[in-house]
Amino acid sequence: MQANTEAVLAVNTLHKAYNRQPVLQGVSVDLAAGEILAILGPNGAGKTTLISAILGLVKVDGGDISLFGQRQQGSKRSSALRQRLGVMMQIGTASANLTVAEQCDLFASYYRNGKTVAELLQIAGLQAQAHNRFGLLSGGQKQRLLFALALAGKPDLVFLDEPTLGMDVQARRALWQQIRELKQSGVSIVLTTHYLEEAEQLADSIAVLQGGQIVAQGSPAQLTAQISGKQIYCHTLLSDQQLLALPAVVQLERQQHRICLVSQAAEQTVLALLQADANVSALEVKAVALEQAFLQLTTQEEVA
Ligand SMILES: Nc1ncnc2c1ncn2[C@@H]1O[C@H](COP(=O)(O)OP(=O)(O)OP(=O)(O)O)[C@@H](O)[C@H]1O
Repeated sequence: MQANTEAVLAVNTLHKAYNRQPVLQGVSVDLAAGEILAILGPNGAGKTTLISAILGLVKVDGGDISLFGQRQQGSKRSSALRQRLGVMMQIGTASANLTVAEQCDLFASYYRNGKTVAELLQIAGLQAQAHNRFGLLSGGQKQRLLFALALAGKPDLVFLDEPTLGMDVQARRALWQQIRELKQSGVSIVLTTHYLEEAEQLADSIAVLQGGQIVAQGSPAQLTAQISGKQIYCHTLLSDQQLLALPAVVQLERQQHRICLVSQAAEQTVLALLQADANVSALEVKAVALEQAFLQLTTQEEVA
């Protein structure tokens, strides 16, 4: 099969303000066919507003949005385009009184050649709960049903807003597997998440949104590399003040009996550390994890 390199989504310098408060400030992101883009950011960063703007649910003040190579005019989305999109609703927007089967039936009825009720129940893994009301499902079961409903129209591009919110670790991993399988079937996916591990596990590309601006974008590996730091772990009797005074140290954390320093020049820091404390033990130097990279990126922006 030939690789498909068509950009299914291209967002260029998007601006949006609510009551003159800027919420999106020149946001540009894109997504190649068959890939997963994760939009990662803290509360209030503008993730939901960005997705809503792409879907035409909120009117933007400036910038361009193209879907499947077609530039979108204003907040109108054609019915042919909507047939190609799948959106995972938030739990609060689903009707609590409908049964699982009724929800599946409703969504299946929206599409000409969509999935059947039986297929949707199977994706959600809720065949045994088909006649239970949505409101009585567990949090994880609700999320699984909403994920299945997003696929009702056999979409080419799916938007998942916080898909594993409130799920326990096992349920989260199971849904990650389904998201991977969806990607393998050729579907392109945009997901928003607070969970760094989720973005790292699933995404081909991550856009870090902070205060309405993209502060970093790239593959998980590229993003980590943007932070040139290393983590230095050890046991030492040096004080916080002494450790923070070591060359190239930008961060200090105490973890029970050991400390973790983030350094922008690990060799220099380690040399000075060993000179200052000859009894340093359990010394370990590691590349900065994506979590540190994310924290550094978002904290730098807040300070700036
Ligand atoms: N309809 C609205 N009217 C006014 N302000 C809004 C509206 N919708 C969102 N905002 C504001 O825009 C900012 C971004 O909100 P948004 O929901 O896009 O962030 P988010 O990154 O999705 O946050 P979270 O992770 O908490 O869901 C917030 O300050 C929010 O209060």
